[in-house]
Amino acid sequence: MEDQHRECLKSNRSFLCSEISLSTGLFAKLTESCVITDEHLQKLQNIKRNDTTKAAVFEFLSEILPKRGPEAFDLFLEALCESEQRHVAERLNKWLSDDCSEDAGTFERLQHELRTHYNDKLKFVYTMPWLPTEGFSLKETFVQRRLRLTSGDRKGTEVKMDEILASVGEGRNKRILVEGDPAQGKSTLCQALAFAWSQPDEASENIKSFDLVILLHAGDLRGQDSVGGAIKEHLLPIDCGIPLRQLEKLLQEKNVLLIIDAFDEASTENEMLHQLIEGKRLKHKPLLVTSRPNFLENKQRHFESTFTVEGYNNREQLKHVERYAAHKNIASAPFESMLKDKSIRDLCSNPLNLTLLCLLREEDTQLRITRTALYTSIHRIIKQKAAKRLKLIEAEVEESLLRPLYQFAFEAHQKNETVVREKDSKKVQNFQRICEVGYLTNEVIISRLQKEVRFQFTHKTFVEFLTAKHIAEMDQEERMNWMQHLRYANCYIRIHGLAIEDRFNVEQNDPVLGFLFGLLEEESAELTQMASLVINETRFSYEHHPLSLYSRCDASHQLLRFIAELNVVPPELADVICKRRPPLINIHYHCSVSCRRGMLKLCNLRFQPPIPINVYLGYSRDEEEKMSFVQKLIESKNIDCSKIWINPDDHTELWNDVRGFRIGQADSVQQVSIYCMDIEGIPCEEFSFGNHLSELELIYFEPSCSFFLEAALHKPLTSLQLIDYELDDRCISLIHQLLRNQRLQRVQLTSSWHFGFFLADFAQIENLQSLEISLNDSTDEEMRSLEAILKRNKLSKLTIDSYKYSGSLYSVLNEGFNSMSSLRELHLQFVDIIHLPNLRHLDLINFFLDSTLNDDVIAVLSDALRSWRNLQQLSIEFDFIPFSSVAECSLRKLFEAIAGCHRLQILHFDCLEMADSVVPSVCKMIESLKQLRKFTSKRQRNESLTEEGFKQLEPIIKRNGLNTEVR
Ligand SMILES: Nc1ncnc2c1ncn2[C@@H]1O[C@H](COP(=O)(O)OP(=O)(O)OP(=O)(O)O)[C@@H](O)[C@H]1O
Repeated sequence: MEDQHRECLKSNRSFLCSEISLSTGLFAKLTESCVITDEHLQKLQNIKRNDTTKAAVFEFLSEILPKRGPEAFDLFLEALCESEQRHVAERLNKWLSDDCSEDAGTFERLQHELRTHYNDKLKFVYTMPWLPTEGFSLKETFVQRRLRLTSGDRKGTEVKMDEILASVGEGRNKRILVEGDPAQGKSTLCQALAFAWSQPDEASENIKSFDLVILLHAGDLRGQDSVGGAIKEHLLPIDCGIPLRQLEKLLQEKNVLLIIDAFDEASTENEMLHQLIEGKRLKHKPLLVTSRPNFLENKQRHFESTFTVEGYNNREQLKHVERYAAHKNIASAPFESMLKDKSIRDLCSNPLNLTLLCLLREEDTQLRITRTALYTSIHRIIKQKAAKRLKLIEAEVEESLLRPLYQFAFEAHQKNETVVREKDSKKVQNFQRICEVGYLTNEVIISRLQKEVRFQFTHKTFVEFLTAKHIAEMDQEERMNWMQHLRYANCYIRIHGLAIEDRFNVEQNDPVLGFLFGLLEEESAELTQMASLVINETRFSYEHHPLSLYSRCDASHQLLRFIAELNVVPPELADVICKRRPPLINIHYHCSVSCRRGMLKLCNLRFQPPIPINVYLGYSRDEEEKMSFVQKLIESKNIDCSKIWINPDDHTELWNDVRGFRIGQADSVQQVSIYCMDIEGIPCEEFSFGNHLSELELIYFEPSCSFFLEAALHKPLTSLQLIDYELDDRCISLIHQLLRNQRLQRVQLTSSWHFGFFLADFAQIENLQSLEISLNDSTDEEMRSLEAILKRNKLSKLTIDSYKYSGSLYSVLNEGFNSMSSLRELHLQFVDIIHLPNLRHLDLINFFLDSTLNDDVIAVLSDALRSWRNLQQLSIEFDFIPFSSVAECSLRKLFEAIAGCHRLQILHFDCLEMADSVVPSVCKMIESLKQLRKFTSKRQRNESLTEEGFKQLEPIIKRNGLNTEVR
């Protein structure tokens, strides 16, 4: 039966039910012309008998007649006429002729109805399905999208949204497919097109050239007999009075663009959709279909052009947050700085995620929100959207679709992949539905031989989050077993010429473990057990190096990053952290935002006494964040913000830092290191520090920075350090004045110059415990001062930085070593230690040597090492002299001597000659150093180390808990 006849019966149904008489005459005519069968007759008579005539007529009109073929309607009219019911037939004929008559105003009315519908319904974007009141104005927040052509000659070309319509209608270019990952903005793009068409402005966009734009969801076509029917049902008011037949006629006659969104959501049981795509309906009308990737499979060939929606680039991300902020009438700076946060960068290329990040950032001005909370919010939204589109309740989505997905993610993560392979997908029955949730997209790989389908996770970070969900659901034993098998030490192995390479940074485990901590926040016992494992494995509680310009964020910070994922550190875990507190924590500019957040969490734990913290945020880009972070550290009673490094670009920044951090004030940080390189000229205001300044370190000091020395003149300094500096007479005089201060315990004056003339001042400082000085051409007078200092036996640290050791300097040092039982740290630069055999009388904890490598040096060094039973840190930098080499037996002796330093924790070599023949001794050495936690060998010299030789060493330097760097 034709649509118009069906419509006619429907529109006149109440009239027909009350007017038609089911007379014998009518039944006779209908059976004679085969409009009804004997069974139909039986059925209708039964209804008439048991119910009413009206009920029987209703059954006939709705259930029987429409299904009786194309002729049935006309035969029915004839039967009516011949059974004395002509008036009924005439009424139906009149309705049909009225309906078909040209109505000059219908097109305008239809256009008006569609435009007002789009204007009303599409002006807002509703991102959160559960918040129908929270809409974003499309006009104000929409960001122009870029699409990439993926078919035809111009494949790869990038076009703007409106440009995809430019050539529509020309030639065969009628069917357009736009694919895009979940939540990449396909629906919003369709919305923007239809909305743009509905607006009265004069814009010359391509979309405006269409007489009619029809935007339907693919699901709107289900169960429809015609596109007109879907339009009537979904886009027009019930009483608009536009007859279906006229609507269909207009669709044929006018310049119409049909947009069908979300093929992927409603492609099954949708004959109409397939007919449209295949050109069986509205063949000559442009059709734009959107879908998630690879759902169209063999339908793809019907499209003349195909595009993908590109993820946001940096410029678009910025535009998105700017528009968001302007729409909400708030400052955009916090959103812009959010874009720089490494931990969420992955999410920002997707508009849904970026919108959610903005929403969360808006609520969380203190950046307290954890990554876990962020991903949990996004996960919740994806789950709700899935429940809606799959018509399930959320618990069902979790149980039947998400749990298997967590398992897939875990398995993919174990293989360091982000895909699920077809054969794995077959392990579950409902895999296609799992895909529909929105975390996986189909990826068809066409090889020459066969088609292979893989399913790609939309983001690597989602694989990590879903993996953590899987692990969170494991039982405790299984989870701990999984954790125990992870690596907790950094490893960097790369030797020139050898095909051996390993780069592992504990941060690689951070994403999954971080999420796991966040997800198990409520499970205090589990959390504490996991944290204890991390504390052990990463040596969180060990003594850390004092902070220097070259320090890096190392494995021991991992716990900080994990507790950053907790909203509150549960008391049980807090107890463990307090008991196993490290003696010192360094925060430097390599530290991630998570390290810093974790540090702020530590500030709330009760450490008695407070843990000292050194902070070096020299190159951090976000000044505001840096300031507020350090201020929070300063305010905390549980930590002691001891020393801060600042790296000001100019005087304004210098002032901001000194004032902002209240440097030198009683209740603030009292030790400061200033990197002076960029500070030029003298400040316009008088410069000052707080009255409690206790340590001043100036790096790259120049005479123009003498105002720092002046500002420190009457402060209670216990430490004064000038590193890599130049001095004029005025500076020298200021330093002399500063050295009169009897509180000084530590002095460092190191640069390439000779500064022996200060030795007389040092000799006057009663409590001097640490002396670090550059000495090149020393006078006898100066040597006498040095001798006095050494023999006083107060020094615990000594650094001699010299490129020209005189005989007298060697003899003063060698003599001095006899009586320096307090010395624990010794740094000797460019020295020839064969002149210092008394080294062995010392009792060192930390020894740094920069020396030319030869057999005699190794003999003296080995001798000394054998007597240093308390040594914890050893750094040996051998000066590289081309073509020189040492006897292997000497090297073996050295390794044996080191092997005896059982307390050694840190071992560093530079330019070590390690040939295959000494590898067994190196292995033995490392094996015997049970407390070793860091092994470095840089600028590996010997070319005769082979892959075979290195293979022996590999398992030993990769042992659990040993941070290794060999290059
Ligand atoms: N161009 C845009 N400008 C600003 N925000 C956008 C844009 N596109 C999308 N968004 C944001 O992203 C959200 C998700 O977009 P949308 O629903 O259009 O994605 P989709 O590709 O249709 O997703 P799915 O495949 O899951 O159906 C929107 O609700 C909106 O908040």
